[in-house]
Amino acid sequence: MNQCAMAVLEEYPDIVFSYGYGDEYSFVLKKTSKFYQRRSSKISSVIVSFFTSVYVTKWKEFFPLKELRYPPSFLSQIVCCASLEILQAYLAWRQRDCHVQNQYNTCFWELVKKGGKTEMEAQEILKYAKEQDRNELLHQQFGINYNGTLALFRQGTCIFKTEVEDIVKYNEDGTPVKRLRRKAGIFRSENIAGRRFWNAHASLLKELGNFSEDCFKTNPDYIRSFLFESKLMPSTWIVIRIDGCHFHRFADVHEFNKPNDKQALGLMNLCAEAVLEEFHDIVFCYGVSDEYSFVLKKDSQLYQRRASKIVSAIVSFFSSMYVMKWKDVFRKKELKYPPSFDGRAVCYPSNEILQDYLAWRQVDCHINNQYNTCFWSLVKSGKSKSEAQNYLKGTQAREKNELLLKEFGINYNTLPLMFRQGSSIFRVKRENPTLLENDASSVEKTETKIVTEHCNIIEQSFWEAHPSILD
Ligand SMILES: Nc1nc2c(ncn2[C@@H]2O[C@H](COP(=O)(O)OP(=O)(O)OP(=O)(O)O)[C@@H](O)[C@H]2O)c(=O)[nH]1
Ligand SMILES: [Mg+2]
Ligand SMILES: [Mg+2]
Repeated sequence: MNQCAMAVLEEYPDIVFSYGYGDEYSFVLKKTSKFYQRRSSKISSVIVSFFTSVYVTKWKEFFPLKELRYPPSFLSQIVCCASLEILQAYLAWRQRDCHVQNQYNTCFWELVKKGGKTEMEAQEILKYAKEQDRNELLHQQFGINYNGTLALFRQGTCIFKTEVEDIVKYNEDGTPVKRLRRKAGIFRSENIAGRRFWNAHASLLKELGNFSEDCFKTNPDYIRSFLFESKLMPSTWIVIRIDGCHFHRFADVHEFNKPNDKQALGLMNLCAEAVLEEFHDIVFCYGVSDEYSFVLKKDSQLYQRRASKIVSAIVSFFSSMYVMKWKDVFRKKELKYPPSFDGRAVCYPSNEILQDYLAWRQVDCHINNQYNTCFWSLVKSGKSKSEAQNYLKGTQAREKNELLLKEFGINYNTLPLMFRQGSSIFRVKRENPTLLENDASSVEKTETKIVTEHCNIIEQSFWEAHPSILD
C-alpha cells in the first residue's frame, strides 16, 4: 500500500500529502490545483485507477510466493476541505480510526491466537472495553506494551515530498555537484494533526500552511459532512464511461499495431467481460479504442447510486484486470508501466436517449477508424504525418474509401468488424439452461451467457433482436 501511494505521489505532482493505514489511503491535492480542471470524477477515478494498477504490478515484488488470486479493487471519493483546519481535523479523524482499529485488532488476535478464545468470545470480551482497558488487557494478559508495538500499525504512514540534495556529478577536483530535488519520503508520528509534527516540516508549511493549534478530538459527523457524494438521478440509465489516460503514449511505448491492435482491443474486451460478470447491474457494454461504456440498469441501487462509488469500483476493477490479464494476451511483451483509466457517470432518462448515446460512440468509432486507416496507410507509404493530415483534410467518407481502394487496394468494408464497429458485450439466454443450484447468481449464470459481438447497434434491428437488454 505504501509503495503504491509513493508511486501515486511521484505520478501526480499536485498531491502534496498523503496518509494511509490498513486498506485505505488519503491523498491531499494542493488548494490551487488545476488537475483535470478540478473535475471530481476525473481526479478520483484516475488516482484510484493508477493506485490499483500499481498494486497489481507490484504484487509479486512483495509476495513472491503468493499468487494474486483475483483482481483487487478500491473505492474512492472526494473530500473538499474548505480550510486548513478542516484538513487538520480530517487527518486527526483518520489517524484516530487507525489507532482504534489497530488497538482493537491487536487485542482480538492476541485473545484468539494466544489466549485460546474463540472469535465470538474475544468479541464479547472487547465489546465494552475502553481504550485504557484494552491497553491493560494487552499488558496484563500478554505482556505487551501497546505503545511499544510497531509504529507502522499504530500510527499509519504519511508520505510527502521533501527537498533532498542529489549529487549529480563530480568536478574534476573531486568536489560533488549537488542539486535540490523533491523526493517522496515516508514519515510517522503519534499525532499527524499536531503542530509539533506538522510545523516541523518546511515542505508542509510551504505547500499547505501551518497549524496554529493542536487538534486532538474531532467529531466524525462534522468531517463526513464534507464528503462529496452526489447520487445519480433515480430511474435513469447510468452510463459509466472509462477511457485510457494518455493511451497515445501507452500504445507507442508498447508498440501497438497502428491504427488497430487486435490484441490490445482483445485485452480491453476481456476486462469488460469480467466487469459485466462482476457487476450484475450492468446490462450492456460498448467499447472502442481505449474506452468502454458500461450501462447499468435503470433501477440499479448499486452503492445507493453514489456516483463516485460506482465509477471508482468499475474503473478500479477494470484497471486491476487489465494488468492481471496483460501477460495472457501479450505473452512476449512486457508491461512497461502501470496504465490508468479515467471514469465518469452520466444518466440517460429514456431508452431512446441511451440508444442515441451508444450510436454516438459507434459513429465516433467509425469516423476515427476510417480516418486512422487512411492516415496510417499514407504514412506507411512514405508520406510524413503532416502531409497525410493535409491530404485528408476535408475529405468525405466516400473519398476516403476510394483512396483506400485505389491507392492501397484496401476495401474498407472487408476490414475486421471489431475495428469498424467496436465491441458490444451483453448477456443472452442460453438455449439449454442446466439448473444446478438455485441462488440468484448461479441462476443468472446457468440461464444466461455473456457474448461479445461486433455489430451495428445504431440500427433499431439490433435492439429488436435483443429485447431483454433494455427490458
Ligand atoms: N496503435 C494503436 N493505438 C491505439 C489503439 N487503441 C487506442 N490507441 C491510442 O489511444 C489513443 C486514444 O485516444 P484518446 O483517448 O483520445 O487519447 P489519449 O492519448 O488516451 O489521451 P486522454 O484520453 O486524453 O488521456 C489513440 O489516439 C491511439 O493513439 C490501437 O489499437 N493501436
Ligand atoms: Mg484516452
Ligand atoms: Mg479514447
